Amino acid sequence: MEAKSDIGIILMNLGSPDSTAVPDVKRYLNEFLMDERVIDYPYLFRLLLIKGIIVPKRAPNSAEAYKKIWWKDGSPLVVLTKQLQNAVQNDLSMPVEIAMRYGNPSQESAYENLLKHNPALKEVILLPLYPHYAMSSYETAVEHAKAVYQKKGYRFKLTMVPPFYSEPDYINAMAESMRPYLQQDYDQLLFSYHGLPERHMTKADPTHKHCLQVNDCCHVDSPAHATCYRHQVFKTSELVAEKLGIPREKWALSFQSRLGREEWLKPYTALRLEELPKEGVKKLLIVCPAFVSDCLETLEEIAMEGKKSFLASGGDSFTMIPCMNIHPLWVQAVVKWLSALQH
Ligand SMILES: C=CC1=C(C)c2cc3[nH]c(cc4nc(cc5[nH]c(cc1n2)c(C)c5CCC(=O)O)C(CCC(=O)O)=C4C)c(C)c3C=C
Ligand SMILES: [Fe+2]
Ligand SMILES: [Fe+2]
Repeated sequence: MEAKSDIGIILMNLGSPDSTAVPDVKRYLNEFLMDERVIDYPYLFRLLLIKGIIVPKRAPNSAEAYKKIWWKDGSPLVVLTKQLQNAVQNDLSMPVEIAMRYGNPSQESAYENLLKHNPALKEVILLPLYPHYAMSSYETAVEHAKAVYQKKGYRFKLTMVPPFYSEPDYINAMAESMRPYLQQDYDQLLFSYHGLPERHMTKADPTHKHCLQVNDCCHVDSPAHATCYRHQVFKTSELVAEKLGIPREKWALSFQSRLGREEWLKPYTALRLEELPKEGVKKLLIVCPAFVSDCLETLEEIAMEGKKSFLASGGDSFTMIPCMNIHPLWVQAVVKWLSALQH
């Protein structure tokens, strides 16, 4: 690594509690769910709902779920993001730090570490590790990074990498990381994406007249697609399936991790896992392309709970395809994008 690069990199992910202890999980959930881009209710109502009802009820259950997947070095999401940092750093002459939107390591610490490396830093490139745009993922990550940047009055330039849901290098890395699993006999490949309240889709539509208002909106061209999560996840699935030569009738798409009583994007993964065996899908492959690193939502919700539910509903085999994590083609893709931005 060069002694003093003018440019520094921050890989940004969602974050996890510091430990599986209930007070740590509570702290994390409070920070996460009090984010107005995640639960977008008026402040006082949100405060009462989150701190008074949701977090006290959810934290002990979440802590149990985290205990089932926790590694000796910590949360899989944070450990895997650090592994990605190291792998990218090996091939890049610019210093690479990581930051979590909630919890640790914080955005502040990432900026400060880059400045320690070079106090005359000219630019920071931030790569939010979310392939798709959502107010509750990509948007809150970049807005938080900007808010900390402004509060600290930093002089360096801050550049954001846009969502990469259809970038050929991401599609290729996804497809190649999945390919070995497709050698086995299967009835269906299910792309399961993190869900969103439907309301978030209409809210993110800058035209105010496209998302969920036009028939088959996600397949009708519109400037709204730049911020339309559902359009973007359809696109990722279509491109990956095409690259792998999977016929349309052999793959499907659903949305997981619903929280609360509102209508979220459908179909719901949890429901589909119960219905699929009854529809003749006995051998299932499942992949979660909204996450580049394995986390609670893949390791516990899908690989443990989802599997249990599918098999109990009459399924014969359930294979979870891991996230890209530090797949060489994914590392190569990140290095390529960041190197290109250097010039
Ligand atoms: C209204 C609630 C939530 C929205 C909207 C939401 C969107 C969203 N989340 C991710 C990525 C991840 N979410 C993770 C965990 C998680 N998500 C929510 C709620 C919403 N997410 C909660 C309460 C939790 C915590 C765990 C729990 O109690 O169930 C994770 C995993 C974190 C980990 O530590 O492993 C990720 C990753 C995206 C990409 C997204 C919008 C598209
Ligand atoms: Fe989430
Ligand atoms: Fe749409």
